[in-house]
Amino acid sequence: MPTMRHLSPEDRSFFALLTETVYANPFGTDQERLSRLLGRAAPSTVSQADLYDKLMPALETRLEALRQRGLERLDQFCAEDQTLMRQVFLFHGYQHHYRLVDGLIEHQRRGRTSAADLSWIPDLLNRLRDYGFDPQESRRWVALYYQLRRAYDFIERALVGRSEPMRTLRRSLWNSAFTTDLRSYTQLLWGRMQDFSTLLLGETGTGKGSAAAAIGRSGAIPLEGPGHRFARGIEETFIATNLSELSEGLIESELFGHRKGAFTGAVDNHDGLFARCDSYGTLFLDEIGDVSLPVQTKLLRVLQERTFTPVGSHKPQRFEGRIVAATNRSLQELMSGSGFRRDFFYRLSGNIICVPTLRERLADSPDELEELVAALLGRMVGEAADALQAGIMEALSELPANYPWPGNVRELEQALRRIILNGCYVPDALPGGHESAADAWILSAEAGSLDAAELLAGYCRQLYEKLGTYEAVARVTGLDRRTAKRHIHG
Ligand SMILES: Nc1ncnc2c1ncn2[C@@H]1O[C@H](COP(=O)(O)OP(=O)(O)OP(=O)(O)O)[C@@H](O)[C@H]1O
Repeated sequence: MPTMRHLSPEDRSFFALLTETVYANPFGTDQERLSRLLGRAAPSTVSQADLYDKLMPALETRLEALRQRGLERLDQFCAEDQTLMRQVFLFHGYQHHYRLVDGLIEHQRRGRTSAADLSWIPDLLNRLRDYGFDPQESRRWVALYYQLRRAYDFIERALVGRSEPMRTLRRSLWNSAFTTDLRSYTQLLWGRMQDFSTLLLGETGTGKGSAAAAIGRSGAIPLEGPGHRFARGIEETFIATNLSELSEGLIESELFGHRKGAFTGAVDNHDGLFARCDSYGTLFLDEIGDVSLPVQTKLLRVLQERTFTPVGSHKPQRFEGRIVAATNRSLQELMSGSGFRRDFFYRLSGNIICVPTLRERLADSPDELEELVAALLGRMVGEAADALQAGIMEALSELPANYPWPGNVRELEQALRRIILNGCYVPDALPGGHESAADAWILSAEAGSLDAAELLAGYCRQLYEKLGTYEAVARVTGLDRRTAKRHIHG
């Protein structure tokens, strides 16, 4: 009967609200829709997706009622309801299988050598087929489920902190993988995000590397072959390099590769990072603010034309991957054009994400310190973390109120190590910011209480504050960039 093929207005509005909610950015601030679906105020969590399981009983009830009416496949719905029901069935399949997808991600993350359990993939494909999805299309949805779970893993779990600045960061990272609308992303942009570069800005130690990894590990990876395997594992999708650690002579060869005989020591052909990063990969260029103008020109060419030429070759090669770059130089510095090409900046800055400082995070949510300490300790000492936590928090409470954490999360990691070893943490930089740290260093130097290493480290830090790049510090001191950086960050 034709009327059977329509959703009731009530079902239609429930499903519309459901899909608008679950296809939006899960780190969004719109709790209102979720509360309406839950029938009560939605509790606050790191991500709204934490609550999607709670929507399942109401969804199951409605789908069961439709089944009773003989409606359980897409082609049994009228055309105007099919788009909506497609999204509903996809969400239903996803909620039933995401834990199995998580199992695969955990397996890959731990680098286990045993074969991963992939038996859920044919099950899921069968379920989608039963809903009436075409087999080719179903493979794409399974790949999208894998992608969504990787994104949750790296955006939600790997980045600790519930403060508003961290929520904003997560929202931006999610958008850089999926845009603001997951539905149009899946239709139009899935597998086509390679030309969307991202520039991460933030002080040293804020976690730009983790943010870059979250973007890099959240890209589209198709399902391939009759054995239903994903084309790449997690480890293969993200290639990171710190440009300030590559000497000027090596940087081009590292990035673009070289041909045999291109220079003394080039005894073989060598693939650079751009060649190794394929269309499923992301190349992370850390400390982009430190590269020389000639290298910037070459990188600009890769961004514009998506080609690069290995040293000693005349044959351009195509770059298939995506670029994420990061710098701890400020936006003003980059835009002022001193040492940084404007056209390069504009080509990189299509998507700028600012990674918040630890002091911004703690100003918004002081409890974030405890959460971070627990996570960092867990990484450092495993199960012993619980026993150490209280003592560490007590030692940290000795710090002045509003201590500014100039070295951000990296400094906090260092503080934890020092507290474990010495029972207390005395910051190298005094509270009050860089000026008082500089004052303290000058006073100590005048008092003759610094050894040679402290003298050099302090001098490098002063220069870095003034000049802004490791390269400039290296030029003035006659050290190489890597050594200068080591002195600056200790
Ligand atoms: N939100 C966070 N949750 C957990 N760990 C974090 C977080 N932010 C930073 N970290 C940790 O802090 C350390 C420093 O982070 P990272 O190296 O990514 O900083 P960065 O901003 O890239 O610094 P730099 O500009 O000096 O390279 C790392 O060990 C990282 O895992």
